Amino acid sequence: MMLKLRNVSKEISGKLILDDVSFEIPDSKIIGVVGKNGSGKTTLLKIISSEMLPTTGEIIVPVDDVFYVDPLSNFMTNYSPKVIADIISAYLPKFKRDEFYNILRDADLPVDKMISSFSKGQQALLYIACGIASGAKYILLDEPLDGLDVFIKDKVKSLLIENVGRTESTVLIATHNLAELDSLADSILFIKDNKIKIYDPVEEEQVKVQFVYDEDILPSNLTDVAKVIEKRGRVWLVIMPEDEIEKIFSDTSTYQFVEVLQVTTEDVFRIEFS
Ligand SMILES: Nc1ncnc2c1ncn2[C@@H]1O[C@H](COP(=O)(O)OP(=O)(O)OP(=O)(O)O)[C@@H](O)[C@H]1O
Repeated sequence: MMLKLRNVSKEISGKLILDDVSFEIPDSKIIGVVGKNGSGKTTLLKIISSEMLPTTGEIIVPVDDVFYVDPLSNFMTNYSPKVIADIISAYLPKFKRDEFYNILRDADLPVDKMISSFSKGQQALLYIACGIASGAKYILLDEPLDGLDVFIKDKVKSLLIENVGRTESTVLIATHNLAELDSLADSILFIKDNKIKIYDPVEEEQVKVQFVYDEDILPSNLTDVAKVIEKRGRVWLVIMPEDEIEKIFSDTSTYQFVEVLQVTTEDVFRIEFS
């Protein structure tokens, strides 16, 4: 069963956050949820997890198979990991205690100390461990990689990827940490102007091209297909379809130093929001 939102709108205190949004999330994927501050990322996760009701529209998701914990709530700090494991098991019976304790042991986190005594990074790791071990089909994480050092981040990323491969769970990660999504997410869900757009880097077949061009305005054969993301002096960076490169850049008297690079989530964000 696929996670579906049909014509979902959400107003909070008279303010429209999501406007008639419909989309489907394929199973067994890691999806980045990105957007500017206040665009509605957390609201979307809360609606999917049924913590919040939509104003109108329908969400098709097995409610008892969703992991979502608001990381800003005190829930995560007022108990020890052991108690947290008991609480999560009570509403998600598939919670995998062994896996949970293994992740904590690997990171030298005590299971019986108050979580409020953990550092910010240790709390972030605990939050992800809860999600990974939840056994839920849908794991919704809000800024999960915030505050983790590079080693823990790598470890957590591989745990998430491995977990999705093994259990066919689907992970939604709301984040501002766009660079992290490049090595993690299969697709990116952008929230912009109360609407949602899904970007799949593989399907788009777009690339980033860096070249040197002496004039201030690009020729129209290039601007017809390319979006400029940066111009530093004579060095331009554009995003364009891969299959147009040969035709346009074969003219080496016009452009110099043509280099083809991978499109990053940050590039797409810049284009979408600039
Ligand atoms: N309980 C609430 N009462 C009033 N307004 C709210 C409430 N919760 C959210 N909002 C408003 O809804 C909008 C979306 O908030 P949300 O937290 O979903 O955004 P976000 O994209 O997660 O933001 P950020 O990136 O800053 O975390 C914001 O304008 C916020 O002020």
